[in-house]
Amino acid sequence: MAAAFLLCPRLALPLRRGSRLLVSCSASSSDADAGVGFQGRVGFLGLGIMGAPMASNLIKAGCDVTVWNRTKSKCDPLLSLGAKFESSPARVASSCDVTFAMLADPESAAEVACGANGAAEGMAPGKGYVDVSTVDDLTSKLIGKHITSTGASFLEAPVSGSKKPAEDGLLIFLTAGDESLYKRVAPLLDVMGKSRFYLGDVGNGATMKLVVNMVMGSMMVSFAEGLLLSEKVGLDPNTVVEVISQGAINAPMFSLKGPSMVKAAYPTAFPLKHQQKDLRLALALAETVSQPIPTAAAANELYKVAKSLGLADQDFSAVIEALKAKVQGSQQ
Ligand SMILES: NC(=O)C1=CN([C@@H]2O[C@H](COP(=O)(O)OP(=O)(O)OC[C@H]3O[C@@H](n4cnc5c(N)ncnc54)[C@H](OP(=O)(O)O)[C@@H]3O)[C@@H](O)[C@H]2O)C=CC1
Ligand SMILES: O=CC(=O)O
Repeated sequence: MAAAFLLCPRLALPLRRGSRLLVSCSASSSDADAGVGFQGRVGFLGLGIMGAPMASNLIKAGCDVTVWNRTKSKCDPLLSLGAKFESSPARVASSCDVTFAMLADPESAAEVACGANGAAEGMAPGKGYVDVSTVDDLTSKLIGKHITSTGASFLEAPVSGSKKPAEDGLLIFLTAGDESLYKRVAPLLDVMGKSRFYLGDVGNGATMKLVVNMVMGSMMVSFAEGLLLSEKVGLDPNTVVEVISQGAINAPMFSLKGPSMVKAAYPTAFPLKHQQKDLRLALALAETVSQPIPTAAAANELYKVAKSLGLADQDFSAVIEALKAKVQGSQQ
């Protein structure tokens, strides 16, 4: 059957219907009543830098949201907005129709979904679990297996976009898994994001996210090298940021982070420890297909150095400090 191609007006992306790979996108989610298209109760597990604003946007859109977080105090701002609270992931899942999870890493995502009092214990036929954490494909498949063994549906939906896009409802969802759950939660994704991709089988969303973040992690290291080199040879790094912003290698990330990097300030939007986790997972992924990724491997080493310098919870742009430390080390 010939695939039908449509064009998303907002992103100018092809939409291919009638095949397993369906790439679709949504319009802006700024309407306050965008959540109305979803009937039912929504659970949200994990209220860190990303989870809190995502859940907050669902509440503001009029959704009936129940939250849980390991550190309970992080629930308080959401409860003030009208969220309900349950004392475990299992209780959230059993009281909600669809439950989202935004956890730190593969270990926490698996524990919250599959561990004692985990979400799987509260799942049942008719319910859905949407994991928006950045994990590897094997973890996602493991979580999917636990969830679907209860008769519930599973969708992985990691996001591209950081703290500000999460606050503004402008995330990019990279989804894969149960297509009917994808369609069911689309109105909710549209509250939290500006676009969504449906990529087929579980694992494809996770690997897409790792590929994107592998590129981002290497780009940041290259940018940091450029800023430090320019300073060393007597140029103003602020001018470098300006020059880059006007040319073909312009990226929002450089304009956003560059000025504070020049001032050695790293207000956390994307924690450095998570960027290093993503590079580690991308390296493991590349290993499975014997694909050399030497630039990403070198970048990963620098993020590891930055972690050893105590910068794990700073923004990932603090990787520049690892380069400064290397220079100082080589001068001694
Ligand atoms: N920040 C960003 O720019 C982006 C992040 N991501 C990804 O989203 C995910 C979340 O990121 P972010 O919000 O920044 O991270 P944070 O570190 O701010 O939040 C992590 C969340 O995971 C919870 N958590 C950690 N370990 C456990 C555990 N063992 N059991 C239960 N809960 C646990 C934390 O709970 P507690 O509060 O108790 O510590 C917190 O709710 C990560 O996978 C990250 O890679 C994706 C896109 C952008
Ligand atoms: O995962 C981080 C992001 O900015 O996207």
